[in-house]
Amino acid sequence: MHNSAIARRCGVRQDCRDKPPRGAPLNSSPALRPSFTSPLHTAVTPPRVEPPYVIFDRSQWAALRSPDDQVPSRASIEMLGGVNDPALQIEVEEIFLPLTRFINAHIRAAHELSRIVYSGGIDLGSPIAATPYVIGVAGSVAVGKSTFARLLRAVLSTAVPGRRVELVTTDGFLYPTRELQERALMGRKGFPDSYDLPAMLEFLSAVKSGKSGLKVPVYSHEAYDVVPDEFETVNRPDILIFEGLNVLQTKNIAAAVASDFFDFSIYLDAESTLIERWYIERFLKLQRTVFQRETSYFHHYKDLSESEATQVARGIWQQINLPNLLDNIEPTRGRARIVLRKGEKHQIEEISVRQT
Ligand SMILES: Nc1ncnc2c1ncn2[C@@H]1O[C@H](COP(=O)(O)OP(=O)(O)OP(=O)(O)O)[C@@H](O)[C@H]1O
Ligand SMILES: CC(C)(CO)[C@@H](O)C(=O)NCCC(=O)O
Repeated sequence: MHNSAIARRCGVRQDCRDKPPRGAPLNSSPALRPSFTSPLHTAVTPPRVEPPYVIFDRSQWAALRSPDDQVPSRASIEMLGGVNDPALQIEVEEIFLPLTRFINAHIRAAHELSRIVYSGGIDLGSPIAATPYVIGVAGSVAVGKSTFARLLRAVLSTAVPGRRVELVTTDGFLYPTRELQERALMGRKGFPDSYDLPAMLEFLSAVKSGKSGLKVPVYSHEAYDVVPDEFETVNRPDILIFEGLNVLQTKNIAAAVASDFFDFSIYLDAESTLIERWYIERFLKLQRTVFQRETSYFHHYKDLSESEATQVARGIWQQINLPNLLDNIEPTRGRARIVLRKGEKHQIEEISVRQT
Protein backbone atom coordinates (compact mmCIF):
# COMPACT_ATOMS: atom_id res chain seq x y z
CA MET A 1 0.00 0.00 0.00
CA HIS A 2 2.96 2.34 0.22
CA ASN A 3 5.30 3.75 -2.34
CA SER A 4 8.68 2.49 -1.20
CA ALA A 5 10.40 5.13 -3.33
CA ILE A 6 9.17 7.80 -0.98
CA ALA A 7 8.73 6.09 2.37
CA ARG A 8 11.88 5.26 4.32
CA ARG A 9 12.73 1.85 5.70
CA CYS A 10 14.28 2.12 9.11
CA GLY A 11 14.14 0.87 12.66
CA VAL A 12 12.20 3.36 14.75
CA ARG A 13 15.35 3.80 16.84
CA GLN A 14 17.80 3.49 13.93
CA ASP A 15 19.47 6.75 12.95
CA CYS A 16 18.53 6.76 9.27
CA ARG A 17 18.12 10.53 9.12
CA ASP A 18 20.17 13.58 9.93
CA LYS A 19 18.06 14.35 12.98
CA PRO A 20 17.98 12.08 16.05
CA PRO A 21 15.94 8.89 15.69
CA ARG A 22 12.33 9.66 16.40
CA GLY A 23 11.81 6.66 18.57
CA ALA A 24 14.79 7.13 20.86
CA PRO A 25 13.88 6.52 24.50
CA LEU A 26 12.07 9.51 25.96
CA ASN A 27 14.14 11.53 28.43
CA SER A 28 15.82 8.35 29.51
CA SER A 29 19.03 9.97 30.66
CA PRO A 30 19.32 9.41 34.44
CA ALA A 31 19.86 13.16 34.91
CA LEU A 32 16.43 13.83 33.46
CA ARG A 33 14.69 11.18 35.47
CA PRO A 34 12.65 12.20 38.51
CA SER A 35 13.98 11.02 41.84
CA PHE A 36 10.93 8.80 42.22
CA THR A 37 11.87 5.12 41.98
CA SER A 38 9.41 2.49 40.99
CA PRO A 39 9.53 -0.98 42.53
CA LEU A 40 8.89 -2.23 39.01
CA HIS A 41 11.92 -0.49 37.61
CA THR A 42 14.74 -2.95 37.04
CA ALA A 43 18.25 -1.79 37.81
CA VAL A 44 19.70 -3.23 34.61
CA THR A 45 17.80 -2.38 31.44
CA PRO A 46 18.36 -4.97 28.72
CA PRO A 47 19.30 -3.61 25.30
CA ARG A 48 16.14 -2.89 23.35
CA VAL A 49 15.74 -4.46 19.95
CA GLU A 50 13.03 -2.82 17.89
CA PRO A 51 11.56 -4.21 14.68
CA PRO A 52 12.09 -2.57 11.28
CA TYR A 53 9.57 0.01 10.10
CA VAL A 54 8.61 1.79 6.94
CA ILE A 55 8.40 5.43 7.92
CA PHE A 56 6.06 7.90 6.24
CA ASP A 57 6.00 11.61 6.81
CA ARG A 58 2.62 13.27 6.96
CA SER A 59 2.38 14.23 3.29
CA GLN A 60 3.48 10.77 2.08
CA TRP A 61 0.83 9.21 4.29
CA ALA A 62 -1.89 11.69 3.30
CA ALA A 63 -1.25 10.83 -0.36
CA LEU A 64 -2.50 7.30 0.37
CA ARG A 65 -6.10 8.40 0.80
CA SER A 66 -8.57 7.71 -1.96
CA PRO A 67 -11.17 10.15 -3.33
CA ASP A 68 -13.77 7.43 -2.64
CA ASP A 69 -13.16 7.46 1.13
CA GLN A 70 -16.23 8.35 3.19
CA VAL A 71 -15.58 11.34 5.46
CA PRO A 72 -17.58 11.64 8.70
CA SER A 73 -19.44 14.93 9.08
CA ARG A 74 -17.64 17.85 10.70
CA ALA A 75 -20.23 17.90 13.50
CA SER A 76 -19.64 14.26 14.36
CA ILE A 77 -15.87 14.75 14.25
CA GLU A 78 -16.07 17.63 16.71
CA MET A 79 -18.53 15.84 18.94
CA LEU A 80 -16.49 12.64 19.03
CA GLY A 81 -13.13 14.35 19.31
CA GLY A 82 -14.41 16.35 22.27
CA VAL A 83 -12.25 19.16 20.89
CA ASN A 84 -13.70 22.15 19.04
CA ASP A 85 -10.87 22.50 16.56
CA PRO A 86 -11.11 22.75 12.75
CA ALA A 87 -7.68 21.06 12.62
CA LEU A 88 -9.43 17.82 13.53
CA GLN A 89 -11.17 17.76 10.13
CA ILE A 90 -7.78 17.95 8.41
CA GLU A 91 -6.44 15.29 10.76
CA VAL A 92 -9.29 12.99 9.83
CA GLU A 93 -8.77 13.51 6.10
CA GLU A 94 -4.98 13.29 6.02
CA ILE A 95 -4.30 10.72 8.74
CA PHE A 96 -7.44 8.77 9.68
CA LEU A 97 -8.69 8.05 6.16
CA PRO A 98 -5.42 6.42 4.96
CA LEU A 99 -5.22 4.63 8.32
CA THR A 100 -8.73 3.30 7.80
CA ARG A 101 -7.81 2.05 4.31
CA PHE A 102 -4.79 0.32 5.82
CA ILE A 103 -6.87 -1.29 8.60
CA ASN A 104 -9.62 -2.26 6.14
CA ALA A 105 -7.00 -4.05 4.01
CA HIS A 106 -5.90 -5.98 7.12
CA ILE A 107 -9.49 -6.84 7.99
CA ARG A 108 -10.15 -8.14 4.48
CA ALA A 109 -6.98 -10.24 4.63
CA ALA A 110 -7.95 -11.64 8.05
CA HIS A 111 -11.41 -12.56 6.78
CA GLU A 112 -9.94 -14.17 3.69
CA LEU A 113 -7.52 -16.21 5.78
CA SER A 114 -10.33 -17.27 8.06
CA ARG A 115 -12.43 -18.24 5.02
CA ILE A 116 -9.62 -20.32 3.50
CA VAL A 117 -8.64 -22.06 6.71
CA TYR A 118 -12.02 -22.67 8.29
CA SER A 119 -14.46 -22.80 5.42
CA GLY A 120 -13.14 -25.50 3.17
CA GLY A 121 -9.73 -24.48 1.82
CA ILE A 122 -8.06 -26.46 4.57
CA ASP A 123 -10.38 -28.68 6.50
CA LEU A 124 -9.78 -27.94 10.17
CA GLY A 125 -13.30 -28.77 11.21
CA SER A 126 -16.57 -26.90 11.11
CA PRO A 127 -16.65 -23.34 9.70
CA ILE A 128 -16.47 -20.62 12.30
CA ALA A 129 -18.06 -17.19 12.17
CA ALA A 130 -15.76 -14.15 12.26
CA THR A 131 -15.22 -12.76 15.74
CA PRO A 132 -14.65 -9.05 16.47
CA TYR A 133 -11.54 -7.55 14.92
CA VAL A 134 -9.68 -6.09 17.91
CA ILE A 135 -7.49 -2.99 17.64
CA GLY A 136 -5.30 -2.10 20.64
CA VAL A 137 -4.44 1.58 21.13
CA ALA A 138 -1.54 2.27 23.52
CA GLY A 139 0.43 5.31 24.71
CA SER A 140 1.13 7.56 27.68
CA VAL A 141 -1.39 9.16 29.99
CA ALA A 142 -2.59 12.36 28.22
CA VAL A 143 -1.02 11.57 24.84
CA GLY A 144 -4.56 11.64 23.39
CA LYS A 145 -5.54 7.95 23.27
CA SER A 146 -9.21 8.43 24.04
CA THR A 147 -9.60 11.36 21.63
CA PHE A 148 -7.82 9.33 18.95
CA ALA A 149 -9.87 6.19 19.66
CA ARG A 150 -13.19 8.08 19.44
CA LEU A 151 -12.19 9.59 16.08
CA LEU A 152 -10.97 6.24 14.77
CA ARG A 153 -14.28 4.72 15.78
CA ALA A 154 -16.17 7.41 13.84
CA VAL A 155 -14.06 6.98 10.71
CA LEU A 156 -14.09 3.17 10.80
CA SER A 157 -17.89 3.07 11.21
CA THR A 158 -18.45 5.61 8.44
CA ALA A 159 -16.22 3.62 6.06
CA VAL A 160 -18.56 0.62 5.86
CA PRO A 161 -22.35 1.09 6.19
CA GLY A 162 -23.81 -0.92 9.04
CA ARG A 163 -20.41 -1.71 10.55
CA ARG A 164 -20.55 -1.77 14.37
CA VAL A 165 -17.46 -0.41 16.11
CA GLU A 166 -17.29 -0.39 19.91
CA LEU A 167 -14.78 1.25 22.18
CA VAL A 168 -13.52 0.02 25.54
CA THR A 169 -10.93 1.69 27.76
CA THR A 170 -8.80 -0.27 30.20
CA ASP A 171 -9.63 2.32 32.91
CA GLY A 172 -12.57 0.10 33.93
CA PHE A 173 -10.11 -2.66 34.81
CA LEU A 174 -8.28 -0.51 37.36
CA TYR A 175 -8.78 -1.81 40.90
CA PRO A 176 -11.28 0.31 42.83
CA THR A 177 -9.80 3.02 45.09
CA ARG A 178 -10.50 0.97 48.23
CA GLU A 179 -8.42 -1.89 46.90
CA LEU A 180 -5.65 0.38 45.59
CA GLN A 181 -5.46 1.96 49.06
CA GLU A 182 -5.26 -1.45 50.74
CA ARG A 183 -2.42 -2.41 48.42
CA ALA A 184 -0.69 0.99 48.86
CA LEU A 185 -1.05 1.59 45.12
CA MET A 186 -2.82 4.96 45.03
CA GLY A 187 0.47 6.60 44.02
CA ARG A 188 0.87 3.95 41.32
CA LYS A 189 -2.38 4.38 39.44
CA GLY A 190 -1.84 3.30 35.85
CA PHE A 191 1.16 1.11 36.75
CA PRO A 192 0.81 -2.59 35.80
CA ASP A 193 -0.07 -3.69 39.35
CA SER A 194 -2.97 -1.24 39.58
CA TYR A 195 -5.04 -3.20 37.02
CA ASP A 196 -7.07 -6.34 37.49
CA LEU A 197 -5.18 -8.03 34.69
CA PRO A 198 -6.88 -11.46 34.99
CA ALA A 199 -10.28 -9.76 34.52
CA MET A 200 -8.95 -7.81 31.53
CA LEU A 201 -7.52 -10.93 29.86
CA GLU A 202 -10.72 -12.85 30.55
CA PHE A 203 -12.71 -10.09 28.86
CA LEU A 204 -10.44 -10.07 25.79
CA SER A 205 -10.54 -13.84 25.54
CA ALA A 206 -14.35 -13.77 25.69
CA VAL A 207 -14.44 -11.09 22.95
CA LYS A 208 -12.24 -13.17 20.66
CA SER A 209 -14.33 -16.24 21.43
CA GLY A 210 -17.28 -14.41 19.88
CA LYS A 211 -19.28 -14.07 23.10
CA SER A 212 -21.80 -11.25 23.45
CA GLY A 213 -23.35 -9.46 26.43
CA LEU A 214 -19.89 -8.92 27.97
CA LYS A 215 -19.83 -6.56 30.92
CA VAL A 216 -17.02 -4.05 31.38
CA PRO A 217 -16.71 -2.03 34.61
CA VAL A 218 -17.06 1.75 34.18
CA TYR A 219 -14.42 4.18 35.46
CA SER A 220 -15.24 7.77 36.43
CA HIS A 221 -12.45 10.34 36.07
CA GLU A 222 -14.57 12.68 38.21
CA ALA A 223 -14.82 10.23 41.12
CA TYR A 224 -11.30 8.96 40.32
CA ASP A 225 -12.67 5.47 40.90
CA VAL A 226 -14.45 2.54 39.31
CA VAL A 227 -18.21 3.12 39.56
CA PRO A 228 -19.77 0.41 41.75
CA ASP A 229 -22.28 -1.81 39.96
CA GLU A 230 -22.09 0.09 36.68
CA PHE A 231 -21.11 -1.72 33.50
CA GLU A 232 -20.94 -1.18 29.76
CA THR A 233 -22.06 -4.07 27.62
CA VAL A 234 -20.07 -5.24 24.62
CA ASN A 235 -22.19 -7.12 22.10
CA ARG A 236 -19.96 -8.81 19.61
CA PRO A 237 -19.16 -5.75 17.46
CA ASP A 238 -17.49 -6.01 14.05
CA ILE A 239 -14.55 -4.06 15.45
CA LEU A 240 -13.52 -3.45 19.05
CA ILE A 241 -11.08 -0.63 19.81
CA PHE A 242 -9.38 -1.44 23.11
CA GLU A 243 -7.61 1.64 24.44
CA GLY A 244 -5.29 2.07 27.40
CA LEU A 245 -1.76 2.72 28.47
CA ASN A 246 -1.23 -0.93 29.39
CA VAL A 247 -2.60 -2.74 26.34
CA LEU A 248 0.80 -3.78 24.94
CA GLN A 249 2.29 -4.79 28.29
CA THR A 250 3.40 -8.35 28.86
CA LYS A 251 3.28 -8.69 32.64
CA ASN A 252 3.31 -12.41 33.12
CA ILE A 253 0.37 -13.53 35.20
CA ALA A 254 -1.11 -15.93 32.69
CA ALA A 255 -0.06 -17.86 29.64
CA ALA A 256 -1.57 -15.09 27.50
CA VAL A 257 -0.90 -11.35 27.25
CA ALA A 258 -3.42 -8.76 26.06
CA SER A 259 -1.88 -8.37 22.60
CA ASP A 260 -2.44 -12.09 21.91
CA PHE A 261 -6.07 -11.05 21.43
CA PHE A 262 -5.31 -8.12 19.11
CA ASP A 263 -5.58 -8.22 15.34
CA PHE A 264 -3.99 -4.79 15.00
CA SER A 265 -2.25 -2.34 17.31
CA ILE A 266 -1.37 1.33 17.36
CA TYR A 267 1.01 3.23 19.64
CA LEU A 268 0.53 6.99 20.01
CA ASP A 269 3.90 8.61 20.56
CA ALA A 270 5.15 12.12 21.36
CA GLU A 271 8.01 13.84 23.16
CA SER A 272 7.46 13.47 26.90
CA THR A 273 7.84 17.24 27.38
CA LEU A 274 4.90 17.77 25.02
CA ILE A 275 2.79 15.16 26.79
CA GLU A 276 3.58 16.83 30.12
CA ARG A 277 2.31 20.11 28.68
CA TRP A 278 -0.91 18.45 27.46
CA TYR A 279 -1.34 16.81 30.87
CA ILE A 280 -1.00 20.17 32.65
CA GLU A 281 -3.32 21.94 30.21
CA ARG A 282 -5.98 19.26 30.71
CA PHE A 283 -5.55 19.47 34.50
CA LEU A 284 -6.00 23.27 34.42
CA LYS A 285 -9.15 22.92 32.33
CA LEU A 286 -10.54 20.29 34.69
CA GLN A 287 -9.68 22.46 37.68
CA ARG A 288 -11.84 25.26 36.25
CA THR A 289 -14.72 22.86 35.52
CA VAL A 290 -15.04 19.33 36.90
CA PHE A 291 -13.03 19.97 40.11
CA GLN A 292 -15.55 22.67 41.06
CA ARG A 293 -18.15 19.96 41.68
CA GLU A 294 -18.38 18.48 45.15
CA THR A 295 -18.49 15.02 43.64
CA SER A 296 -15.01 15.47 42.18
CA TYR A 297 -12.15 13.58 43.85
CA PHE A 298 -10.02 16.68 43.25
CA HIS A 299 -12.59 19.14 44.67
CA HIS A 300 -10.04 20.27 47.29
CA TYR A 301 -8.06 21.83 44.41
CA LYS A 302 -10.98 24.03 43.33
CA ASP A 303 -9.58 27.32 44.68
CA LEU A 304 -5.97 26.95 43.58
CA SER A 305 -4.52 29.76 41.52
CA GLU A 306 -3.40 28.84 38.01
CA SER A 307 0.25 28.70 39.05
CA GLU A 308 -0.55 26.54 42.10
CA ALA A 309 -2.64 24.18 39.96
CA THR A 310 0.18 24.01 37.42
CA GLN A 311 2.57 23.02 40.20
CA VAL A 312 0.23 20.28 41.44
CA ALA A 313 -0.27 18.91 37.93
CA ARG A 314 3.47 18.95 37.22
CA GLY A 315 4.07 17.12 40.52
CA ILE A 316 1.59 14.34 39.63
CA TRP A 317 3.12 14.07 36.16
CA GLN A 318 6.68 13.85 37.52
CA GLN A 319 5.84 11.50 40.38
CA ILE A 320 3.45 9.10 38.71
CA ASN A 321 2.78 9.45 34.99
CA LEU A 322 6.29 10.15 33.68
CA PRO A 323 7.94 7.22 35.56
CA ASN A 324 5.11 5.01 34.32
CA LEU A 325 5.69 6.20 30.75
CA LEU A 326 9.43 5.58 30.92
CA ASP A 327 9.34 2.29 32.78
CA ASN A 328 6.19 0.57 31.59
CA ILE A 329 4.60 2.20 28.55
CA GLU A 330 7.24 3.50 26.15
CA PRO A 331 9.13 0.15 26.22
CA THR A 332 6.03 -1.47 24.67
CA ARG A 333 6.08 0.79 21.60
CA GLY A 334 7.94 -1.73 19.43
CA ARG A 335 5.05 -4.20 19.73
CA ALA A 336 2.65 -1.94 17.89
CA ARG A 337 1.94 -2.50 14.20
CA ILE A 338 1.81 1.25 13.66
CA VAL A 339 3.49 4.02 15.66
CA LEU A 340 1.94 7.47 15.21
CA ARG A 341 4.18 10.32 16.26
CA LYS A 342 2.39 13.52 17.33
CA GLY A 343 3.71 17.08 17.13
CA GLU A 344 3.11 20.19 19.22
CA LYS A 345 -0.50 20.79 18.29
CA HIS A 346 -1.49 17.13 18.45
CA GLN A 347 -1.06 16.74 14.67
CA ILE A 348 0.35 13.38 13.61
CA GLU A 349 3.67 14.08 11.89
CA GLU A 350 5.18 10.67 11.32
CA ILE A 351 3.71 7.22 10.73
CA SER A 352 5.91 4.14 11.24
CA VAL A 353 4.51 0.89 9.88
CA ARG A 354 6.11 -2.25 11.31
CA GLN A 355 7.42 -4.60 8.62
CA THR A 356 7.25 -7.80 10.64
N1 LIG B 1 -6.14 15.79 18.17
C1 LIG B 1 -6.25 16.61 19.24
N2 LIG B 1 -6.37 17.94 19.08
C2 LIG B 1 -6.45 18.77 20.15
N3 LIG B 1 -6.40 18.36 21.43
C3 LIG B 1 -6.28 17.05 21.65
C4 LIG B 1 -6.19 16.09 20.58
N4 LIG B 1 -6.03 14.85 21.13
C5 LIG B 1 -6.04 15.03 22.47
N5 LIG B 1 -6.19 16.33 22.79
C6 LIG B 1 -6.23 16.90 24.16
O1 LIG B 1 -5.12 16.35 24.89
C7 LIG B 1 -5.52 16.00 26.20
C8 LIG B 1 -5.26 14.50 26.42
O2 LIG B 1 -6.10 13.77 25.54
P1 LIG B 1 -6.90 12.47 26.03
O3 LIG B 1 -7.71 12.78 27.24
O4 LIG B 1 -7.57 11.93 24.82
O5 LIG B 1 -5.65 11.58 26.44
P2 LIG B 1 -5.55 10.08 26.98
O6 LIG B 1 -4.29 9.53 26.40
O7 LIG B 1 -6.79 9.33 26.68
O8 LIG B 1 -5.40 10.31 28.53
P3 LIG B 1 -5.65 9.29 29.77
O9 LIG B 1 -4.69 8.17 29.60
O10 LIG B 1 -5.37 10.12 30.98
O11 LIG B 1 -7.08 8.84 29.70
C9 LIG B 1 -6.99 16.38 26.33
O12 LIG B 1 -7.07 17.64 26.93
C10 LIG B 1 -7.47 16.42 24.88
O13 LIG B 1 -8.55 17.33 24.69
C1 LIG C 1 -6.73 6.50 34.98
C2 LIG C 1 -5.35 6.70 34.36
C3 LIG C 1 -4.37 5.70 34.94
C4 LIG C 1 -5.40 6.40 32.85
O1 LIG C 1 -6.45 6.98 32.20
C5 LIG C 1 -4.84 8.13 34.56
O2 LIG C 1 -5.75 9.07 34.07
C6 LIG C 1 -4.54 8.45 36.04
O3 LIG C 1 -5.42 8.65 36.80
N1 LIG C 1 -3.25 8.45 36.40
C7 LIG C 1 -2.82 8.58 37.77
C8 LIG C 1 -2.18 9.89 38.07
C9 LIG C 1 -3.10 11.05 37.68
O4 LIG C 1 -4.00 11.41 38.46
O5 LIG C 1 -2.88 11.58 36.59
